[in-house]
Amino acid sequence: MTKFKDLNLSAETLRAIDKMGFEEATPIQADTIPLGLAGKDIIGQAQTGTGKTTAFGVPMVEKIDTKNDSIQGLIIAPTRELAIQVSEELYKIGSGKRARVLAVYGGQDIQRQIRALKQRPHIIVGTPGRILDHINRRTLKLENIQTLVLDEADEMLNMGFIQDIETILSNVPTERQTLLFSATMPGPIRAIAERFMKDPEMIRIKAKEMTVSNIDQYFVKVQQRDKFDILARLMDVQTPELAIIFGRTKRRVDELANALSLRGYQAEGIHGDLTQAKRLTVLNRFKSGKIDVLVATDVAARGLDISGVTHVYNYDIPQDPESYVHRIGRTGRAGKEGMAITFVDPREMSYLREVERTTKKRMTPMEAPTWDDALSGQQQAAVTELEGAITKNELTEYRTFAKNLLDQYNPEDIVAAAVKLITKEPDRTPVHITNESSLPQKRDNFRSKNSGGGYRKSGGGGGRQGGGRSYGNRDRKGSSGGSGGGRRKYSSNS
Ligand SMILES: Nc1ncnc2c1ncn2[C@@H]1O[C@H](COP(=O)(O)OP(=O)(O)OP(=O)(O)O)[C@@H](O)[C@H]1O
Ligand SMILES: [Mg+2]
Repeated sequence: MTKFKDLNLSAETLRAIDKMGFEEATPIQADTIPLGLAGKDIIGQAQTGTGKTTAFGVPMVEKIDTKNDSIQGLIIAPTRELAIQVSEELYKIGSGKRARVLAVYGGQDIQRQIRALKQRPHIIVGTPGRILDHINRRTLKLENIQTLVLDEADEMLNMGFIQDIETILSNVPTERQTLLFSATMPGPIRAIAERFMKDPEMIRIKAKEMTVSNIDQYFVKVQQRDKFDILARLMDVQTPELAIIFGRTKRRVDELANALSLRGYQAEGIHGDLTQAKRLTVLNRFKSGKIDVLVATDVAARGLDISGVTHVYNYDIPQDPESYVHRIGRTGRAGKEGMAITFVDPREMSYLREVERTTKKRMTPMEAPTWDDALSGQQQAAVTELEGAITKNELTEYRTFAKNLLDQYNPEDIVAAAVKLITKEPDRTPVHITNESSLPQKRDNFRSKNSGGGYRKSGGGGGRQGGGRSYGNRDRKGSSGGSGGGRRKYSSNS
């Protein structure tokens, strides 16, 4: 186990890391930081939620000369929310040294960004389009960049940002250090990386599977028309603390968020057609627990680090295995437990098998819960809530009522009535969800439709694991566990 204090960091940066609550470096951090400090170009691959941001953030911050007012570090990320999150993390790491960090992304007033750029930031974190925009307006000067990071590089390739990135790179000195990170590294990204990079070191945290072992992975075979009711029942059974539901299209996300709200869940949707302000509000409401279900397209699949996400539901199976890896990686972060449930239309089983081949991990089949299962889930949740109130013991004002009731009725009847009243019966309000056609049938098992050049891995397969159902009831909100404060210890999995 490597501690940060053994990594030859400056006292300022160590202090900042200490303030973040980190003591032990995660494996990707332990491997990346020394090589990064030595100035090497690095391709870093490690599972979701294992601290890649700090892995590239620390060497970048360490190299910043805060007496120099020019931009010395540039980080490119595929989505706006991720750019903001990464800038926040870099700000924390750089707080000891007082490094100035600025996020620039689309959808935010460009004049405001131009004013902020005049405040002489040392590090810029941005999305490709907006960075390019600033380059063209000559409001972003990159000639003193020493360290460049491409976070989620493979996604930027998928999204067709390659041309933008090449243009950005042509504005950055060739004498620079380049770091490239993701949980997935399909073949072509490596080929492209070689073009951008000098003799890169490949750091790959070895793991048996591509997904972290602390995420329990299930799939449910379900027909399109039954998906929504089954989703609602699953949530009633599992009572997730915070859940993300991924849908395939924007329409689907809107419809699901509406339908869930109709049924009484605190749910909102996020996708690329919303204004940036709306996207940020929804995300912040989710982070602060004002809503507990986030319905999203793949715009929220990459890199987002929201603590306390216990469940990820794939309402639609993703088209490619990489997307699956990142989606489910929104739970089970930094050693926490998580559960991922993927709906699969029987005609889409070949996609599921392809995901399994890529991740080298089998999903456990789960049976769709019935309405009665949902009811028992909610009853159990009511009991948990009751127990929470008993433990909390703020009951003084209620004791007289209790005594009076006990004088008149049988104790079992009283408690049963209480549980009944607290139980939120599964709702049957009719909702409308437009059927999406299932993914095209695959003839070729080795390549998915949008693989853009067939870089998907293939491998063993066959055979299904034993069935059985397993719903994993989780504690409800309110029993707030005492996890606050103190150091966070990273317990590595595998
Ligand atoms: N050394 C550490 N000790 C404890 N927690 C850590 C450590 N490093 C990072 N973390 C925490 O782990 C979580 C995940 O980190 P991060 O977002 O960097 O993961 P990632 O590897 O980039 O994941 P993804 O592939 O999804 O982008 C964050 O909440 C971060 O604060
Ligand atoms: Mg990340």
